[in-house]
Amino acid sequence: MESSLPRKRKGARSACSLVGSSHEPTTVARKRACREPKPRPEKKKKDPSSDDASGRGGGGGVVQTAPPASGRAAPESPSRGLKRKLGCIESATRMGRKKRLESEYELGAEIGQGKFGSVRICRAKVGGEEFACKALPKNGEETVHREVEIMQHLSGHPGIVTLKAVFEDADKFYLVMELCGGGRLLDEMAREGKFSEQRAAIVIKDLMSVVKYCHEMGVVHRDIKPENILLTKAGKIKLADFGLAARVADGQKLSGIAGSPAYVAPEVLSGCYSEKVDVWGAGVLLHVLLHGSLPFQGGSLDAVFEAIKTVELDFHSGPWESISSLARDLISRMLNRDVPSRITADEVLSHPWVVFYTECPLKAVTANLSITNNIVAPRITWDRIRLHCESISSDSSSQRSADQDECGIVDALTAAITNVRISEPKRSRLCNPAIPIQQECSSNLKSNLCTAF
Ligand SMILES: Nc1ncnc2c1ncn2[C@@H]1O[C@H](COP(=O)(O)OP(=O)(O)OP(=O)(O)O)[C@@H](O)[C@H]1O
Repeated sequence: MESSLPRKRKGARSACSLVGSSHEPTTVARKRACREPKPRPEKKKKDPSSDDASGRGGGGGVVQTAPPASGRAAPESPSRGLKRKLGCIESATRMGRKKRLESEYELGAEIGQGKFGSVRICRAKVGGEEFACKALPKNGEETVHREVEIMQHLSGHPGIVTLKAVFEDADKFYLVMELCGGGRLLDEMAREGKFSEQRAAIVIKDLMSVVKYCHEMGVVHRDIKPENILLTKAGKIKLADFGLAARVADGQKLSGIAGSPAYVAPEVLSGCYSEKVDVWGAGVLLHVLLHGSLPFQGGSLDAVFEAIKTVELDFHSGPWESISSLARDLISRMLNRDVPSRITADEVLSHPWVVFYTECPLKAVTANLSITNNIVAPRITWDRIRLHCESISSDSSSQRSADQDECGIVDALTAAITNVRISEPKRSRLCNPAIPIQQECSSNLKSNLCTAF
């Protein structure tokens, strides 16, 4: 497969990511859909002016959301569209005023390196607040356009990196963003190795809350991986890098290969997919967090893709023996190749493992919980686990020992694995991409894949 991949166009971003057709239009609105999308009502944003999807966003501080994923192309050139969007972020960035980045911000040290430019700290000249400034070349203009639109569309969620302003000079666009001073999740993983179940559950809960929000807002990120999950100084996660993100209407399918090899969902390789690809990517991440290695590996791209499509994960040996059954249950649901049966972002959030580690009292989870398959557990439902957790939280006068609490919860959790109520799989949607899918790949894709961890 690798040899058939055309090289990525100059200026397109994310070299370790797979991107669809180089001639792909600016927004997902013009992507090939596998079937006609149902119209999606535009979500109300906090800023009432943000509902203006009319394209007349250039004046009066109107914040432009991304164009509706209606299947219709905007009648203007990407360049004009981008200028209008840039003007909408904040009045100071309007193209007509020709304000330069340097007039408002002082550029500082480099804090990150993207594939097509660097990210540097920048400090506001007025007030001294620090931000991150990402420089993107102008010959990737369409991609920048989409990234800006989607970041605006999603802005306001605490788990999303906020876009503050956009500037341009002759060669580049500069995206001034909220600074995430805690670095990347990937670096934390490299420093610390495997995460405890509790810590992994907190990461997954925070991540899936953001992913759920993106999906509700009609955005598929398409590149969920630890490089794109940033941390604040306080350790909270922020989802970044919307360069591959796409907007979808309800029920609309995407085509065109996009993502990062080790994290890409099998249906992406088949060329027709939905927002569930983000759940798969997060499932790969959870596997790495708990097990310490990527689930699907290979010495070449072909081998990795083959593994993604065919390898049956063995959750019963090696490091899995000391990982709870519930964690394994969740990973297997997130890495389910049957897309309609794959758990949704919302369902991940209510999975017993996530709820247990993130909502139950700390005292019950800090001990060495070892959930094995051998425990003969009573048949109890997830509702009862919830009640159990709540009773421990509220019953401060309880005379039960901590040991009894933990034992009860372990039993309950073990039992729950067979009782988890995940919604019934939806009927498989017809998926019939009419046009062959092109795939782009940068020259260093392979090396990035091999050095991912
Ligand atoms: N808001 C931010 N705060 C702090 N650091 C950031 C921020 N945005 C980006 N970075 C740093 O810059 C790096 C590159 O950023 P980003 O992923 O957005 O660029 P990119 O060109 O899209 O890269 P790629 O597509 O290869 O992931 C990040 O991995 C991170 O280390």
